[in-house]
Amino acid sequence: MAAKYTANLPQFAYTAQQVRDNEASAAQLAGLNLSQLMVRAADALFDLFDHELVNAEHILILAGKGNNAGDAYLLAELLHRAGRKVTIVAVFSPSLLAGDALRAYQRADAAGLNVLSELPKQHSFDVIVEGVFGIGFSGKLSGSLKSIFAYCNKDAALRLSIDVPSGIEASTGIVADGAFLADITLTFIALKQGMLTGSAKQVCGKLLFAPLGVAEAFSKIVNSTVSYVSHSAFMAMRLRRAHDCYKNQCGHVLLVGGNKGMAGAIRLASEACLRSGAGLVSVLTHTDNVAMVQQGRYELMVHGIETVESSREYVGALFAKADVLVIGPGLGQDNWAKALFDKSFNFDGIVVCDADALNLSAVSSLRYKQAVMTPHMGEARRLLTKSNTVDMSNRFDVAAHLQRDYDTTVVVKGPGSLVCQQTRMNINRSGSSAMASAGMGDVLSGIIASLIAQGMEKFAATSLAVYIHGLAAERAAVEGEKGLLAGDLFKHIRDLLG
Ligand SMILES: NC(=O)C1=CN([C@@H]2O[C@H](COP(=O)(O)OP(=O)(O)OC[C@H]3O[C@@H](n4cnc5c(N)ncnc54)[C@H](O)[C@@H]3O)[C@@H](O)[C@H]2O)[C@@H](O)CC1
Ligand SMILES: [K+]
Repeated sequence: MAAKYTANLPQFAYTAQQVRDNEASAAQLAGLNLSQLMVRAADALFDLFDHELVNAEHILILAGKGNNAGDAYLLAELLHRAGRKVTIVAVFSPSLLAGDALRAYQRADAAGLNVLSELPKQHSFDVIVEGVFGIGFSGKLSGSLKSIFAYCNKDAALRLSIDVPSGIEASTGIVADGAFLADITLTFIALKQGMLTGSAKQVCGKLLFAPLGVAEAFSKIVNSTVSYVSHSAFMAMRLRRAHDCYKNQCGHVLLVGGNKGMAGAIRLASEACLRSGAGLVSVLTHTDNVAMVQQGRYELMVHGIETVESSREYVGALFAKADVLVIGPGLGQDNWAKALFDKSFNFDGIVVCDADALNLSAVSSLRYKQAVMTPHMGEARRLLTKSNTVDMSNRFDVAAHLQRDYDTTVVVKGPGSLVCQQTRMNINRSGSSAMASAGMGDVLSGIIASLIAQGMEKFAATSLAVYIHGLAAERAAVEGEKGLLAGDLFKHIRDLLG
């Protein structure tokens, strides 16, 4: 029989509020009620034990005081009835339980399970299941919970979280100090956006999904603003190239940057651009860097200028030939940089604004007609000087504020990944905000420009770029490439693009 959960995650994600507000209607639409959903949640968890945790002999279950605890008590009963050795600890008094969660506790009690009020002194567990908080959590963890979780986080047992690891705010991805660090999280009904990005992503461990028979109904009645680019969606969006196409049909990107002594970033961005398929890649850099940028990458067309003033027509001609402009990698902020930055507002097409061009944007009143901004959190903070109410630990908020303040598409770089928050499909002065993966920002700006130049759906270009970059970075990290260099990313990007 097919498992009741899957590692194939859905393409959309939601806030905890959306889940709370709509799960009853979705259940009704699917001919179910909330009590049945809790039973199904426990069944899916039990199924995970049946399929992947067959050898777990002694299982510790932690239960809280809300419906997440209800799932935990029902699972405890199922495991106990199946003959597994279960120790269950109520980290909040069962007298706080109500409704379905209370009934679940009563069932566990009636099945003969002895519910403890603290961790047993002598024990060794194969699996620790945490059903303390789910989508209802916000704020901080108490000292006693922190010490329970610290104990679990050090234990050699496999850690499984029910729906959301305790300590993660499911909508924002803010992780409370002392959170339970899951190896596996089985989440129900809908992906919660906060679990997909920032440090929350790592806290969740391997994310599995159980639709409980209502996911489809839920996605029909609730609109998502956050898309999750799964592998199959990525493959479907991939550009198919005609065998007889030639370079002029595959987009022309011009990358501007690389001030005196700063050849590296512009070279990385340019190479990423070539490697992700742009037909023609030109570089406009400082005269001193031409040889360095060109070296070993003869596909690049590298142009050097001493000053913008002395090369206005030359720069204008380069701009006229390109479909997409990248500005910022290694640009600096001196007069050479500022003149090029000012000039970039004359570009008639989409501008990918990165690195020092973002820092210059933060102090400029000029706005691009069509742009993708790719700040990391430090750059985002500088860009948001006027919106001092933004909570910088909430990456979704940061992206949404930047998008509004600069009226442009925003890709916030940083840990976690693969999420794209899109408000409208049109990149032009509205666009999307996305969360990208760790490091190598110059590589990301090159990929984004390349995909846009190749004429993919504009919103897809952003999420695809984030996906490729994020997955490549993750793969490289998983494969132990801790000191991640661009070369490692390039290898993975080639794999992913096929
Ligand atoms: N509603 C339903 O029908 C279903 C709910 N399900 C489960 O129910 C969960 C949601 O249940 P609840 O809405 O009861 O929420 P939770 O079980 O996440 O717990 C919420 C409780 O924790 C408290 N709390 C929040 N932050 C706290 C903090 N920092 N310190 C101390 N206490 C804190 C709240 O005041 C509330 O009492 C889901 O995550 C899922 O696991 C599933 O059974 C599927 C069906
Ligand atoms: K949990």
